[in-house]
Amino acid sequence: MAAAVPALPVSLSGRFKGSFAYFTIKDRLPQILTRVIDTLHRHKNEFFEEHGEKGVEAEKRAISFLSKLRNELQTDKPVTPLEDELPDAALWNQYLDYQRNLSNGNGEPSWFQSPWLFVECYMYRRIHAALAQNPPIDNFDVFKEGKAQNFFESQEAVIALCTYFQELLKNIKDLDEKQLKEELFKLLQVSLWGNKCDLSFSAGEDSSQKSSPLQSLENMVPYILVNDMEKVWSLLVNAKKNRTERSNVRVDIILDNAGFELVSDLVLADFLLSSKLADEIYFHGKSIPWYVSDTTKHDFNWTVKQLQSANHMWMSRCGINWEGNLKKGVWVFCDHMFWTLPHDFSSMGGVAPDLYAELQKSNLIFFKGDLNYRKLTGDRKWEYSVPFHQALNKFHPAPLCSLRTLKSDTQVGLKPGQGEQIQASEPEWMVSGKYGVVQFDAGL
Ligand SMILES: O=P(O)(O)OC[C@H]1O[C@](O)(CO)[C@@H](O)[C@@H]1O
Ligand SMILES: [Mn+2]
Repeated sequence: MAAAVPALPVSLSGRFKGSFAYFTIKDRLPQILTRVIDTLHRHKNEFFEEHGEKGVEAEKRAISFLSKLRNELQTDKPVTPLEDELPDAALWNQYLDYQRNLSNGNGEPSWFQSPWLFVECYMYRRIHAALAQNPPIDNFDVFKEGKAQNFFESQEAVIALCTYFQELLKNIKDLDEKQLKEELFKLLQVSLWGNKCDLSFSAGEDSSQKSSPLQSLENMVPYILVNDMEKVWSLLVNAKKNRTERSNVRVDIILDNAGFELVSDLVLADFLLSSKLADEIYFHGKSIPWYVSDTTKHDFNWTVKQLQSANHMWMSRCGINWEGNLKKGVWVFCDHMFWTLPHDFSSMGGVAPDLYAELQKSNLIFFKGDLNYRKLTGDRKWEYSVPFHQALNKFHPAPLCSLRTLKSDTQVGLKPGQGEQIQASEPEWMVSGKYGVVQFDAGL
């Protein structure tokens, strides 16, 4: 007889009073909406100058749509179907129907009763609709300023990282395997801790990288709760050894935040190419503004341009090389609608088979950040010691590795007792961003 498939644990949700999801929906999401409304107010003159009265009218409509949204959220109203005609609207509305069926007559899906992942994604999709439905301000990214500010405030850290990296490139050809491995580990950790710098977590407050990103790495090792860097190294070294002329080694990076985190990911990607551990890198970003600081195509190109034109030799050297990689096609930026749907990744094969097939071509996929981790593991109340492979719930396009600092209360793959032990002395350990994981799954 086949072994019974264990039922999935419940989804995190605002219905659990006092949970992190509850506080996020109650406090942080309305704060984010208020900031978005303020941002639109502040740009009123600009809209007028660019588009005349039409711009101001569009701004007013967007603000009233957003105020209504904030009210629906705060009073736990049912989640309503999307009424716009954007390309993903039908998929969203199907997903809402699916949530209705799940709630099994226990009332309509609503902000505090439904899964947190669903309603939080839904809020960002409605913010997008507020702008997209209101030309001529339909291309305005309400989060752009914050992302740019985060980048500029991290300037010193960016300089330190670019300088370190350009020095490393000078003699990268002479490094033996042991040294290459050490450098990979450093840059993996910089990219991991770069994930502290997101803006939705701090509801848009400053969260830039102020100090040198390389200095304190060693002191932070004890905070890496699952550390699979050796496995990442073995995979890459073996892929390189087995590589033939026709089989390129391909690494994919599912990006998270713009600003310092993106720069740390680009440096990691450059290292993988320059060390010949990989031949091509595919970056995956968001096709609409998302979770305040996530990277869109515009942010990606803007960042490369900023580095290129920086008034610092090593920064601009990085930018010039990266532009070259994009032109040569050894770096590819992609976006896909799936990344901004509410589905967790176990449904990718069904909902976005084209994306799943694309990821299957990869030798190794990095998933950056907390939201990607939530989507990898379905955003559920897992026991801490459940194996990562099990929580992935059949999502195995290729070997994958999550680089994530803990900013939401879900975690798997810990040693028995490990989570409970930290919990006893640090009740905030799962949401403070102080801990991280480099968590690998080999796939099949
Ligand atoms: O940018 P990241 O690392 O995905 O984090 C996004 C943040 O937004 C949240 O969804 C909070 O609302 C958390 O999961 C996390 O703190
Ligand atoms: Mn993010």
